[in-house]
Amino acid sequence: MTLVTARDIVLYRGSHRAVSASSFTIPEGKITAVIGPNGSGKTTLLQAIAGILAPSAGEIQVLGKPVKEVRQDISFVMQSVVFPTGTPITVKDVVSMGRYAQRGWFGIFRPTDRNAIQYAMDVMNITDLKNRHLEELSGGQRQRVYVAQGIAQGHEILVLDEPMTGLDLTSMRIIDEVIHAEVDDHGHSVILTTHDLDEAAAADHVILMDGRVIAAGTPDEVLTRDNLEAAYGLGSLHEPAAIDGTTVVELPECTAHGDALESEEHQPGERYSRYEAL
Ligand SMILES: Nc1ncnc2c1ncn2[C@@H]1O[C@H](COP(=O)(O)OP(=O)(O)OP(=O)(O)O)[C@@H](O)[C@H]1O
Repeated sequence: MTLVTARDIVLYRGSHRAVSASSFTIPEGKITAVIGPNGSGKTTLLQAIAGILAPSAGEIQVLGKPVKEVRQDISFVMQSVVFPTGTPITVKDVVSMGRYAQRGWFGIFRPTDRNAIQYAMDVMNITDLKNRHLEELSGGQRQRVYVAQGIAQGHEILVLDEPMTGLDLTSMRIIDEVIHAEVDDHGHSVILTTHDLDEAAAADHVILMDGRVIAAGTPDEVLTRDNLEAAYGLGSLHEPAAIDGTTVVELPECTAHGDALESEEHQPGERYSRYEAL
């Protein structure tokens, strides 16, 4: 089934038109990556999909209903969540907030709520940090806490704004595994923004933006040279070649999780990317 259907939506941030008329669909039960240069409208589009920002023209539906009717069923993890300095809030408090929508701020947590909070902390590998104050965490640890809050909500639609940006390999791997578990084990849908074209190539569905949706479809359909040059500008792509001393090779066949399969033709130190120098 189709998860999101957008018809000619126009999105404003204040008086600034951030997304010009765009139409696209997003499939249910898949990972969708939204990519595009800085300021191309990715966060704005996510906000519209999550029902936080209403289009000034056009229509957006989620599971066949106007988005405002289903926004309580969508977990939205923002790029950065700002708590005032000195707020005495622990990791567990932040993850627990993911259940407030179900229970209310002063509601009593039931075992299902406690299980969801514990599950989210376990999969994001932050249980050891649960009594630490948010201010005492590194940026990457904090990002894992915010994703955990989204997971704790337990909704079938998880919308993540740049969940991988600025993370080390371990944190990236943890989030990547959780995203795939959401889809493969729980049948949920994940929509995320990224600047990593390899991550987009490993998704099921891709939306490419540059002030509007330029292309939407499978990675093969969207991540073409023409589309990428249209979004990122002519000359931003290099031929696969030695750029900085390492050999760049064609993206090899990937596993379902986007891991490059072993190949005898590839030497240690080669980078597996088609998308250099973006
Ligand atoms: N609150 C705001 N008021 C006015 N304009 C805004 C506001 N927030 C964002 N914009 C503008 O809207 C456009 C789209 O911003 P958006 O944050 O959606 O881009 P993005 O693709 O997510 O960027 P990035 O990759 O840098 O996170 C940009 O030109 C930005 O300057």
